[in-house]
Amino acid sequence: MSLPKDFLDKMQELLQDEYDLFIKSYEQEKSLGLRLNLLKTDKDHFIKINHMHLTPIPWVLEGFFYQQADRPGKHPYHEAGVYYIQEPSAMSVGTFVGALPGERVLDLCAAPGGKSTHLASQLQNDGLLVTNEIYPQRAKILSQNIERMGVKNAVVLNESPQTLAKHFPSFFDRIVVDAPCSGEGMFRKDEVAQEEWSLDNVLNCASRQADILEEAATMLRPGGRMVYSTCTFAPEENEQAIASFIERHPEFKIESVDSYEGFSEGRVEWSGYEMEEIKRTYRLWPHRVHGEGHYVAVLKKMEDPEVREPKRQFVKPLKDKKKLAPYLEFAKETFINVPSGDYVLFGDQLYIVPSGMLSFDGLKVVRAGWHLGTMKKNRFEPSHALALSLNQADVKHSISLAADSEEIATYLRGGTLPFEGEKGWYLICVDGYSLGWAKLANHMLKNHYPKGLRWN
Ligand SMILES: C[S@@+](CC[C@H](N)C(=O)[O-])C[C@H]1O[C@@H](n2cnc3c(N)ncnc32)[C@H](O)[C@@H]1O
Repeated sequence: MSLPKDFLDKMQELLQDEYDLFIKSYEQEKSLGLRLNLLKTDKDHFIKINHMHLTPIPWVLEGFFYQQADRPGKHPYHEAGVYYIQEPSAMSVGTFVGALPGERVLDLCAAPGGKSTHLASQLQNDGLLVTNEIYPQRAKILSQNIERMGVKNAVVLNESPQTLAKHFPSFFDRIVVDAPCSGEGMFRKDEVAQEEWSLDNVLNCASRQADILEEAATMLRPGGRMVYSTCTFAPEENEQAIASFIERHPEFKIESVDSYEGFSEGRVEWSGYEMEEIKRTYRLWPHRVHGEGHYVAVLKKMEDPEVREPKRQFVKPLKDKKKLAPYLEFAKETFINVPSGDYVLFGDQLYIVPSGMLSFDGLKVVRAGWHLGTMKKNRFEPSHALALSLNQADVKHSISLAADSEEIATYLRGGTLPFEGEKGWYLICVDGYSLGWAKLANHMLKNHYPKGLRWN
């Protein structure tokens, strides 16, 4: 690996005695991690059925290191959203956010969805997760990951932070700013990050981060928590970004949060200010933890009795229940208990909107909440997202196949399966984890696993 010379010179100057240890970390294999999706599985149960070589990641209750040979991305459990493959250091961000069921949470720079799916797991489908990505193609990938993990209470948006700030003033209890950065901490994983790196780019990133933090600050309610993170070592994007933000915003303070073995304090001497509190931020160094480089700061906005709740326009749910008739018929035939909530139609796509969501007017919406399916002329076709979000106990008809069975491979390849039973929609599961739909007619289960996801 040939790292940029300016980068190496800068790191040597910053790290001095520690530099040799730091550089040696580039000769080591990168650590691999996965995080269980607590919307779909219980940790104890997964450990019992697990086939991989997993060891716990100390800073994430449901996080594990795995070994290359485990190949968790090539397993039916991955398709069923039982876990999310995520760089181990990056999982610390979710731990520091610590979202609680019922809260309103924003992930401002969210694609491909590592932090968002962690937050969704914490929220347990109770509360509102607004997850946003500025680039349309990346927003699509984010939305697919939200779908795969079976999240019901997430709205996926494709907006700039500026537009969101106008829409959601003082609205969120927690905000994550996992900022676009110069990616120095990812050089071991990602060659593009090395190629795109320059001293100028570090400064450009720092200026963009300052802009994003300003917008995020206006969206946090007084008393709320904001977590800022990067995967870079550059002080301009870390200690300096946070210290100058705190200087501009006396209504914020840096929170003290529990540390973990190997995490290092933020460096006051790199911050450009005499701000001791910078020590409460964290650096994860690749030579001190099993993970890539990361920086995390937890900020709290002070309570302010003067701030009045602004007038808000909430989503207007569908009033004309006659329009729902085909769905309600499907629901009666399929579910044991028909789910309740506020319905909205986007064209012919039916959703249940998470409660407390503000109006969608003026926003680019990729996913308006829990995607139920498509309203066809006289019938309803359930979505793949709906299948992934259900449990076997939610539906009248389901079939669970073993992960290593020929039938599950046939299903994932798009094949039909012979079956005897009542006609209708069947939830296909792998070892009890929902995976997709099939429709039974003439003793055959017709495959409804999405074409774009099928295995070759
Ligand atoms: C570090 S990545 C996010 C990773 C993500 N949080 C995860 O855990 O999977 C930063 C994201 O910010 C997006 N981004 C780039 N420019 C932006 C801007 N000006 N405002 C907001 N987001 C931006 C990038 O497209 C990228 O998806």
